[in-house]
Amino acid sequence: MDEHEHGQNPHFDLPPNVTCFARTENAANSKRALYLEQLRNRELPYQEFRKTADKLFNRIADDMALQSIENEVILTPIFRAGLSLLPVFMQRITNSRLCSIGVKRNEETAMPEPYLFKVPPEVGDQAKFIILEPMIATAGTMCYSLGMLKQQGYNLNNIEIIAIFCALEAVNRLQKEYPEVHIHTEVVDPTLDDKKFIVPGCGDFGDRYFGT
Ligand SMILES: O=P(O)(O)OC[C@H]1O[C@H](OP(=O)(O)OP(=O)(O)O)[C@H](O)[C@@H]1O
Ligand SMILES: O=c1cc[nH]c(=O)[nH]1
Repeated sequence: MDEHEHGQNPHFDLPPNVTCFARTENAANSKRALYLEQLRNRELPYQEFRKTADKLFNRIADDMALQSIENEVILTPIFRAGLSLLPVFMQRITNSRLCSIGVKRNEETAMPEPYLFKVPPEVGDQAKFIILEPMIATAGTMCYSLGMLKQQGYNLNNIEIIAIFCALEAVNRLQKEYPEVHIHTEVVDPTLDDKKFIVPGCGDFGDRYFGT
Protein backbone atom coordinates (compact mmCIF):
# COMPACT_ATOMS: atom_id res chain seq x y z
CA MET A 1 0.00 0.00 0.00
CA ASP A 2 1.22 3.48 -0.86
CA GLU A 3 2.71 5.41 2.05
CA HIS A 4 0.38 8.33 1.38
CA GLU A 5 -2.63 6.19 2.22
CA HIS A 6 -1.44 6.28 5.81
CA GLY A 7 -0.82 10.01 5.83
CA GLN A 8 2.92 9.45 6.04
CA ASN A 9 5.57 11.15 3.98
CA PRO A 10 8.33 9.60 1.94
CA HIS A 11 11.61 10.20 3.70
CA PHE A 12 12.86 13.40 2.18
CA ASP A 13 14.31 16.00 4.52
CA LEU A 14 12.28 19.06 5.39
CA PRO A 15 13.69 22.52 6.07
CA PRO A 16 13.81 23.64 9.72
CA ASN A 17 11.06 26.26 9.35
CA VAL A 18 8.43 23.58 8.63
CA THR A 19 6.34 21.65 11.16
CA CYS A 20 4.67 18.77 9.36
CA PHE A 21 1.95 16.95 11.32
CA ALA A 22 2.22 13.77 9.22
CA ARG A 23 5.79 13.40 10.50
CA THR A 24 4.95 13.63 14.18
CA GLU A 25 4.37 10.68 16.46
CA ASN A 26 0.82 11.92 17.00
CA ALA A 27 -0.04 11.26 13.35
CA ALA A 28 -0.39 7.49 13.79
CA ASN A 29 -4.09 6.61 14.09
CA SER A 30 -5.02 10.24 14.53
CA LYS A 31 -8.25 11.79 13.28
CA ARG A 32 -6.22 14.56 11.65
CA ALA A 33 -4.35 12.09 9.46
CA LEU A 34 -7.59 10.26 8.66
CA TYR A 35 -9.42 13.43 7.57
CA LEU A 36 -6.46 14.43 5.45
CA GLU A 37 -6.51 11.10 3.62
CA GLN A 38 -10.26 11.46 3.05
CA LEU A 39 -9.66 14.84 1.40
CA ARG A 40 -7.34 13.17 -1.13
CA ASN A 41 -10.29 11.14 -2.48
CA ARG A 42 -11.38 12.93 -5.67
CA GLU A 43 -14.73 11.09 -5.56
CA LEU A 44 -15.79 12.85 -2.35
CA PRO A 45 -18.67 15.24 -3.20
CA TYR A 46 -18.16 18.88 -2.23
CA GLN A 47 -20.53 18.72 0.75
CA GLU A 48 -18.49 15.85 2.25
CA PHE A 49 -15.22 17.47 1.30
CA ARG A 50 -16.26 20.63 3.13
CA LYS A 51 -17.51 18.74 6.17
CA THR A 52 -14.28 16.74 6.40
CA ALA A 53 -12.10 19.81 5.88
CA ASP A 54 -14.00 21.63 8.65
CA LYS A 55 -13.48 18.71 11.02
CA LEU A 56 -9.77 18.76 10.19
CA PHE A 57 -9.54 22.52 10.78
CA ASN A 58 -11.24 22.15 14.18
CA ARG A 59 -8.78 19.43 15.19
CA ILE A 60 -5.84 21.57 14.09
CA ALA A 61 -7.16 24.53 16.08
CA ASP A 62 -7.78 22.26 19.11
CA ASP A 63 -4.14 21.13 19.01
CA MET A 64 -2.68 24.64 18.75
CA ALA A 65 -2.19 26.75 21.85
CA LEU A 66 -4.27 29.56 20.36
CA GLN A 67 -5.58 30.86 23.68
CA SER A 68 -2.06 31.49 24.91
CA ILE A 69 -1.09 33.88 22.11
CA GLU A 70 -0.51 37.19 23.86
CA ASN A 71 0.10 39.36 20.83
CA GLU A 72 -2.58 40.93 18.72
CA VAL A 73 -3.49 38.46 15.96
CA ILE A 74 -4.17 39.41 12.36
CA LEU A 75 -5.77 36.48 10.58
CA THR A 76 -4.71 36.57 6.96
CA PRO A 77 -6.60 34.21 4.65
CA ILE A 78 -5.43 34.14 1.06
CA PHE A 79 -8.61 34.34 -1.01
CA ARG A 80 -10.25 32.24 -1.95
CA ALA A 81 -9.24 28.85 -0.55
CA GLY A 82 -7.83 30.38 2.66
CA LEU A 83 -11.29 31.66 3.54
CA SER A 84 -12.27 28.07 4.34
CA LEU A 85 -10.05 28.19 7.44
CA LEU A 86 -11.25 31.58 8.61
CA PRO A 87 -14.44 30.73 10.58
CA VAL A 88 -12.70 28.18 12.82
CA PHE A 89 -9.78 30.47 13.60
CA MET A 90 -11.93 33.57 14.08
CA GLN A 91 -14.12 31.68 16.52
CA ARG A 92 -11.07 30.61 18.54
CA ILE A 93 -9.21 33.93 18.49
CA THR A 94 -12.14 36.19 19.17
CA ASN A 95 -10.24 39.47 19.23
CA SER A 96 -8.36 38.76 15.99
CA ARG A 97 -8.63 41.14 13.05
CA LEU A 98 -8.59 40.46 9.32
CA CYS A 99 -5.97 41.10 6.66
CA SER A 100 -7.37 40.29 3.20
CA ILE A 101 -5.08 39.05 0.47
CA GLY A 102 -6.60 38.15 -2.89
CA VAL A 103 -4.46 36.27 -5.40
CA LYS A 104 -5.66 34.16 -8.32
CA ARG A 105 -3.21 31.65 -9.75
CA ASN A 106 -3.27 31.87 -13.55
CA GLU A 107 -4.59 28.50 -14.77
CA GLU A 108 -2.24 28.39 -17.78
CA THR A 109 0.97 29.76 -16.32
CA ALA A 110 0.44 29.06 -12.57
CA MET A 111 1.73 32.59 -11.91
CA PRO A 112 0.07 34.59 -9.10
CA GLU A 113 -2.28 37.39 -10.19
CA PRO A 114 -2.97 39.63 -7.18
CA TYR A 115 -6.22 41.59 -6.92
CA LEU A 116 -6.60 42.58 -3.26
CA PHE A 117 -4.34 43.53 -0.34
CA LYS A 118 -5.88 45.14 2.72
CA VAL A 119 -4.32 45.34 6.18
CA PRO A 120 -6.47 46.63 9.06
CA PRO A 121 -5.57 50.08 10.46
CA GLU A 122 -3.01 50.65 13.20
CA VAL A 123 -1.43 47.23 13.36
CA GLY A 124 1.10 47.23 16.23
CA ASP A 125 4.76 46.23 15.87
CA GLN A 126 4.23 43.06 17.87
CA ALA A 127 1.17 41.86 15.95
CA LYS A 128 1.26 38.25 14.84
CA PHE A 129 0.07 37.53 11.30
CA ILE A 130 -1.38 34.04 10.86
CA ILE A 131 -1.65 33.31 7.15
CA LEU A 132 -4.38 30.81 6.28
CA GLU A 133 -3.72 28.92 3.04
CA PRO A 134 -4.61 25.25 2.53
CA MET A 135 -2.48 24.70 -0.62
CA ILE A 136 1.12 25.77 -1.23
CA ALA A 137 2.24 24.37 -4.59
CA THR A 138 4.91 26.48 -6.33
CA ALA A 139 4.75 29.00 -3.43
CA GLY A 140 4.26 31.80 -5.99
CA THR A 141 1.11 32.99 -4.20
CA MET A 142 2.74 32.77 -0.77
CA CYS A 143 5.95 34.54 -1.82
CA TYR A 144 3.89 37.36 -3.32
CA SER A 145 1.88 37.65 -0.07
CA LEU A 146 4.93 37.60 2.19
CA GLY A 147 6.64 40.11 -0.09
CA MET A 148 3.71 42.51 0.28
CA LEU A 149 3.74 42.21 4.09
CA LYS A 150 7.52 42.74 4.15
CA GLN A 151 7.25 45.75 1.84
CA GLN A 152 4.69 47.29 4.24
CA GLY A 153 7.27 46.97 7.02
CA TYR A 154 5.82 44.05 9.00
CA ASN A 155 8.32 41.84 10.81
CA LEU A 156 8.66 38.46 9.04
CA ASN A 157 9.50 36.85 12.40
CA ASN A 158 5.93 37.58 13.48
CA ILE A 159 4.34 35.69 10.59
CA GLU A 160 3.20 32.05 10.69
CA ILE A 161 1.50 30.02 8.00
CA ILE A 162 -1.21 27.41 8.52
CA ALA A 163 -1.38 25.13 5.50
CA ILE A 164 -2.87 21.72 4.78
CA PHE A 165 -0.99 20.41 1.71
CA CYS A 166 2.44 21.74 0.73
CA ALA A 167 4.68 20.61 -2.10
CA LEU A 168 8.32 19.92 -1.27
CA GLU A 169 9.34 22.44 -3.96
CA ALA A 170 7.30 25.08 -2.15
CA VAL A 171 8.75 24.52 1.31
CA ASN A 172 12.28 24.57 -0.14
CA ARG A 173 11.55 27.85 -1.94
CA LEU A 174 10.05 29.40 1.20
CA GLN A 175 13.06 28.31 3.25
CA LYS A 176 15.36 30.04 0.75
CA GLU A 177 13.35 33.25 0.38
CA TYR A 178 11.61 33.58 3.76
CA PRO A 179 13.48 31.43 6.33
CA GLU A 180 12.07 33.51 9.22
CA VAL A 181 8.50 32.46 8.48
CA HIS A 182 7.30 29.26 10.15
CA ILE A 183 5.00 26.91 8.23
CA HIS A 184 2.62 24.51 9.98
CA THR A 185 1.30 21.97 7.47
CA GLU A 186 -0.53 18.66 7.69
CA VAL A 187 1.61 17.08 5.01
CA VAL A 188 4.39 17.78 2.51
CA ASP A 189 3.82 15.98 -0.78
CA PRO A 190 6.77 15.18 -3.03
CA THR A 191 6.00 16.68 -6.42
CA LEU A 192 3.93 18.88 -8.73
CA ASP A 193 2.29 17.76 -11.97
CA ASP A 194 2.68 19.52 -15.32
CA LYS A 195 -0.11 21.95 -14.37
CA LYS A 196 1.70 22.70 -11.09
CA PHE A 197 -0.85 20.85 -8.96
CA ILE A 198 0.39 19.08 -5.84
CA VAL A 199 0.91 15.30 -6.28
CA PRO A 200 -0.80 13.40 -4.78
CA GLY A 201 -2.51 16.46 -3.16
CA CYS A 202 -6.29 16.76 -3.29
CA GLY A 203 -6.92 18.61 -6.56
CA ASP A 204 -8.25 22.16 -6.52
CA PHE A 205 -8.99 22.81 -2.86
CA GLY A 206 -11.01 26.00 -3.44
CA ASP A 207 -13.22 24.40 -6.08
CA ARG A 208 -13.77 21.30 -3.97
CA TYR A 209 -14.51 23.20 -0.74
CA PHE A 210 -16.79 25.84 -2.27
CA GLY A 211 -18.45 23.50 -4.81
CA THR A 212 -17.43 25.57 -7.85
O1 LIG B 1 1.64 27.86 -4.54
P1 LIG B 1 0.93 28.26 -5.77
O2 LIG B 1 1.50 27.56 -6.99
O3 LIG B 1 0.88 29.73 -5.96
O4 LIG B 1 -0.54 27.69 -5.69
C1 LIG B 1 -1.32 27.78 -4.57
C2 LIG B 1 -2.47 28.71 -4.77
O5 LIG B 1 -3.36 28.18 -5.76
C3 LIG B 1 -4.68 28.05 -5.21
O6 LIG B 1 -5.46 29.16 -5.40
P2 LIG B 1 -6.21 29.58 -6.75
O7 LIG B 1 -5.57 30.78 -7.33
O8 LIG B 1 -6.34 28.40 -7.66
O9 LIG B 1 -7.59 30.09 -6.28
P3 LIG B 1 -8.69 29.62 -5.26
O10 LIG B 1 -8.10 29.81 -3.91
O11 LIG B 1 -9.77 30.58 -5.58
O12 LIG B 1 -9.07 28.21 -5.57
C4 LIG B 1 -4.41 27.86 -3.74
O13 LIG B 1 -5.51 28.10 -2.92
C5 LIG B 1 -3.26 28.79 -3.49
O14 LIG B 1 -3.65 30.11 -3.23
O1 LIG C 1 -2.63 21.28 -6.05
C1 LIG C 1 -3.06 22.44 -6.00
C2 LIG C 1 -2.28 23.54 -6.40
C3 LIG C 1 -2.81 24.79 -6.29
N1 LIG C 1 -4.06 24.94 -5.83
C4 LIG C 1 -4.82 23.90 -5.45
O2 LIG C 1 -5.97 24.07 -5.02
N2 LIG C 1 -4.31 22.67 -5.55
